[in-house]
Amino acid sequence: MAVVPHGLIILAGPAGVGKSTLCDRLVAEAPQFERVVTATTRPPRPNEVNGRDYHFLSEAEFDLRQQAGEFLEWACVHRKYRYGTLKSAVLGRLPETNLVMNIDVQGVRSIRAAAAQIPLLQRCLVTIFIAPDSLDVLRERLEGRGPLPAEELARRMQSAELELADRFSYDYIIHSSTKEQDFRALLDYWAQAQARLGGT
Ligand SMILES: Nc1ncnc2c1ncn2[C@@H]1O[C@H](COP(=O)(O)OP(=O)(O)OP(=O)(O)O)[C@@H](O)[C@H]1O
Repeated sequence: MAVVPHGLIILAGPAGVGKSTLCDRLVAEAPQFERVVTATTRPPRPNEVNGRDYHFLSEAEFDLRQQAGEFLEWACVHRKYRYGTLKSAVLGRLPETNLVMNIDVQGVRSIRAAAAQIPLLQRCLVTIFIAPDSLDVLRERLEGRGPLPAEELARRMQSAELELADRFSYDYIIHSSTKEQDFRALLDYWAQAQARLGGT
């Protein structure tokens, strides 16, 4: 029987659209999926475990690994902490398991650029954009998670419009509906992607 190579699903889309919800459910219900463990200079919270929740790096370690070209992508969030995806966190796990991660559209662009130089990554990459039905629906989901300062909400909504413009560069688009339908769409797209990964 032919062995289908593992895949890396990248879920992207505007803040609040439902990326984490889908990612969490995929990892919980599809045992052959692991979440990519990303790196951060943010200090661990009391319940967080190094290597499970994040690879917690000091500023100096992050610098060194950045200079050594060990990141697929990285970004500084709110000019405070750096977050990034180490090549080893993806390429080291792909021989064992399928991977899923959620990331912003800028991160996807960086990963695509890195994948152009890394044939294994290029072969296994499956990009899925989650698009809200409308900007009003997105606003409702953002507000539904808890109070958000008006300025922050406006900033996220403005970014969302720019991010949505990227959606046609993705392998698949999930037009977000109910949580259940979004998850079904994700599984359908994964089945299609697997056929492609397996070369059938
Ligand atoms: N299909 C859906 N229908 C209705 N509500 C949803 C749906 N998917 C997710 N939600 C809700 O919308 C809110 C935002 O979802 P989630 O945190 O998964 O978004 P996200 O894209 O990961 O956001 P961020 O980029 O900020 O991390 C949550 O309250 C979640 O329960």
